[in-house]
Amino acid sequence: MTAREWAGRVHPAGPWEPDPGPMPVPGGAGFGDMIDALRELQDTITGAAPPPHLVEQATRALREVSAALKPHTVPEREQITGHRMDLRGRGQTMAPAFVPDEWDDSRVSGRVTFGRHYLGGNGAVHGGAVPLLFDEVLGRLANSGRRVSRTAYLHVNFRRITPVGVELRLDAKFEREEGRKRFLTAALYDGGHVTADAEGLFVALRPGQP
Ligand SMILES: CCCCCCCC/C=C\CCCCCCCC(=O)SCCNC(=O)CCNC(=O)[C@H](O)C(C)(C)COP(=O)(O)OP(=O)(O)OC[C@H]1O[C@@H](n2cnc3c(N)ncnc32)[C@H](O)[C@@H]1OP(=O)(O)O
Repeated sequence: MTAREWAGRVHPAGPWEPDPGPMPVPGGAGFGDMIDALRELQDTITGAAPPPHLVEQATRALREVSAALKPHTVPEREQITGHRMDLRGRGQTMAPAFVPDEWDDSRVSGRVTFGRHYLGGNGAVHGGAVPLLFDEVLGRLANSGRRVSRTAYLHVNFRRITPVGVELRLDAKFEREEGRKRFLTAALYDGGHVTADAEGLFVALRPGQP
C-alpha cells in the first residue's frame, strides 16, 4: 500500500470488503520523529559555526545516514514525505510545519514557527519562504474535500518582517469558486500585526491533467 492510499484511508481490500485488521503505516510510527530530527538538524546547522574537525565529523555522519537510506528510494507514488497527512507538515521539511487548530472545508486557522533554517537576514524570514508557507496552506485548503487543484497564481504582500523563531498565527479562507477556479486568501500574524497576506487562484485539474 502506498502512503497516499493510507493517507486517504483507502484500504487495499477496497472500501466495501470486510475489514482485515489494522493497516500498516508507511514508515512506521517513528517516521514523524525522524522528520522532526531533520528539521532540528536544518535549524542547528544553519545557526552553527563549528570548528573544522567537527565539520568533518558531521559530514561523515550525514553521508552515513544518506548511504543507509538510499537503497530504500521509491517512486513518487510510494514516497512517504508529503503524503503522511497525519504528521506535522505532511512529514516533509520543505515548508515549516503548520499546526492547524481549527478547520473545515472553507477555512483553517493554525500556528507556525519558522526555524533558523528559514532566515533571510536580520531576524527576518526569507522572502521566498513566506509564499512557500502560503502555497502549502492555501493548496491544502483549496483541495480539502474537493478535486485536486494547482496554484495558478499566488500574490503575496510583505507588510512587515516575519520574525524567525516566533510562533505566528495563520488564518486562511476559501473565498469563492467559479467553475474550475478557486479563490483563497490568507494572513500571517505576529501577535496583533499582519506580517504578510496572500491571495491565490487554484485551478481544479481536468481528469488526466498532471
Ligand atoms: C498539487 C497536487 C499534489 C497532490 C498530492 C496529494 C497529496 C497531498 C495532498 C494535498 C497537499 C497539497 C498541498 C500543496 C499544494 C501546492 C499546490 C502547488 O503548488 S501546485 C504547483 C504549482 N502550480 C503549477 O505547477 C501549475 C502550473 N500551471 C498549470 O498546470 C495550468 O496553468 C493550470 C492547471 C493552473 C491551468 O491550466 P488549464 O489549461 O487547466 O486551464 P486554463 O484554461 O489555462 O485556466 C482555467 C481558468 O483559470 C484562469 N487562469 C489560469 N491561470 C491563471 C492566472 N495565472 N491568472 C489568472 N487567471 C488564470 C484562466 O483564464 C481560465 O479562466 P476562465 O475559465 O477562462 O474564466
